[in-house]
Amino acid sequence: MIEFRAVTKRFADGTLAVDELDLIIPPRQVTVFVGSSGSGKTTVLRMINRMVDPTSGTILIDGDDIATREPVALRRSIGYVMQNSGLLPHRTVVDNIATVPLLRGEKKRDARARARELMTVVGLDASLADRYPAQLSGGQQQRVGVARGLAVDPNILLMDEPFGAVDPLVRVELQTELKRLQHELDKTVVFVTHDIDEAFLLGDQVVLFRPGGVIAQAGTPRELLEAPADDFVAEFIEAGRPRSILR
Ligand SMILES: Nc1ncnc2c1ncn2[C@@H]1O[C@H](COP(=O)(O)OP(=O)(O)OP(=O)(O)O)[C@@H](O)[C@H]1O
Repeated sequence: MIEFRAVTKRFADGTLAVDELDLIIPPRQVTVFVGSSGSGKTTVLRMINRMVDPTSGTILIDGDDIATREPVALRRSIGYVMQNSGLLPHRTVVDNIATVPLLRGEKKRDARARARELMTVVGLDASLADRYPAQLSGGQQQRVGVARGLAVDPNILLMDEPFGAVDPLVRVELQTELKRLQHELDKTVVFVTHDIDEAFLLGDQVVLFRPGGVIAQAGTPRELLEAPADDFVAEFIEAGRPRSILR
């Protein structure tokens, strides 16, 4: 379980990105952060692996205050998947997937063997192992990014708009694949998106942020749909409905 207790983040220039956040992220479920641009989703996500440290408040993972954990070691124990995959252009697919295990000192042969296994897990053909990122489609690159996030066998997988840059059909394919993966791998997934439909599709828990890093509502998709906490929530959901319904 990940727990935020009264967590605030104010950046050096005075921007208040997250304001007194209290939140529980249950284990082995998908929690989706959704909200408009600048509402603090990425900042909250990055505080979980100490890429960003809070100004005040406490974050606990399984009851332990992460402020006491060494940031680099913590970061390497948590999977992280970002938009545009963040792959290293001069490394092959297997070596990209094996990046963190190699940094942690695993033997090259073992790390590569595991990377090849992970390619199968995320639905990548083994023949792509020795290609470079530029030789892959956008959807394939994102799958490599997911495999890399899983390479240290983390309990927690953070995903920051991982499917934001691919076309809509590939996006649906990747979303379906993530649901299958989650079912198989049983990780705690924290997923950031702008897209309320994606949030409802993937989230066991959906956390809707309003501007200023404050939670508008957290609950199951059904709770948000059936009992929106206020007009902001209702309007955010309404605005995100597929345009096709209106036509
Ligand atoms: N390093 C930084 N220094 C100053 N302000 C920052 C920094 N990083 C983020 N911010 C600000 O903090 C606020 C929250 O940003 P954040 O990236 O967490 O929002 P977001 O909801 O993830 O947005 P998006 O959906 O556009 O990625 C914004 O106002 C942003 O400009």
